[in-house]
Amino acid sequence: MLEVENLRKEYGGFTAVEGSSFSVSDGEVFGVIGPNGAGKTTTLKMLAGLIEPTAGSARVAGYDAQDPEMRTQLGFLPEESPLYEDMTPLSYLSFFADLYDVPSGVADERIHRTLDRLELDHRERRLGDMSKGMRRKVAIARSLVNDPAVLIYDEPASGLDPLTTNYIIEFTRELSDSGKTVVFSAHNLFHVESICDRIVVMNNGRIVAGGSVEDLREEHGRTEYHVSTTVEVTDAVRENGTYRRVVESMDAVAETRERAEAAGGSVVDIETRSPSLEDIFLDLATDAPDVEGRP
Ligand SMILES: Nc1ncnc2c1ncn2[C@@H]1O[C@H](COP(=O)(O)OP(=O)(O)OP(=O)(O)O)[C@@H](O)[C@H]1O
Repeated sequence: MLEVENLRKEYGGFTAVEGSSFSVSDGEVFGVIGPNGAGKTTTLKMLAGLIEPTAGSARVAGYDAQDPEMRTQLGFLPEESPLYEDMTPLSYLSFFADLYDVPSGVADERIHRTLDRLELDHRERRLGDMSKGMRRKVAIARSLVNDPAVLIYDEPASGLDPLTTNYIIEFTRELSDSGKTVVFSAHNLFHVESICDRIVVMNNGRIVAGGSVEDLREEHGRTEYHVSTTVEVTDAVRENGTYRRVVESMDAVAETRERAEAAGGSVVDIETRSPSLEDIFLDLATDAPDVEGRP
């Protein structure tokens, strides 16, 4: 559904994105994560055809991202979505449906159905008088007026309260369950981990890792074993009447057991701790090499 090959974007002498390649299959939820300035928004805007790549290509739903026809297949949610303050959700969404040539009967039904799903009740209220969460829901509804196959959402839930955030993240997952392909960026890695099928991690303009969260765990994460013993062993710290040693392999677990038994004690507990996406992200975000042309 999306094919990105060797995408690059330069601003003057500054390289914002370098050598990005990935593909997204039909119906996937695909996350783009990375620290501030990593190149996420630049990548999403190139996918949405809003900025032209300096090199490389992006194809969306069979079209080149720069082809105006591609827009019929796309719903884009920018990081900041200023709305026309004096319009109401209904007039605003009808206006956009009209721009996409959606017949008015179809548009009315679609808009109400989407606002029902988003639980947005105040449909005749001035947008300028609505809360941030309500306005974000209207922006999301706007991305759906043309019933697109692909949704590209830049930080869909940033700056919203936890309840609205959860709602929007769940809604994003539901969109994929109803057959849409979703690419989105987010800083909240818990959300990314909970709804994404696959992700790419960007840093300094480059993709530094990619795959499912499980793949990343296997490739980049270190599983830790917390071994508790009844007697003191090397590298252990005392904790609640036992001693705890943290190791990274089963061999080291076995060795800890031998040491404890040699000292007349035993192992009372072994706890396995898998790294969270956040742990992996922190490792990757600090290890990446700089791209030429970056300060
Ligand atoms: N129009 C522009 N002109 C010059 N530099 C730009 C422009 N747009 C983005 N950049 C730079 O490109 C880099 C990548 O920016 P981008 O907005 O893609 O990052 P991001 O990963 O989305 O960051 P954030 O998480 O803060 O939104 C940044 O250093 C940014 O300052």
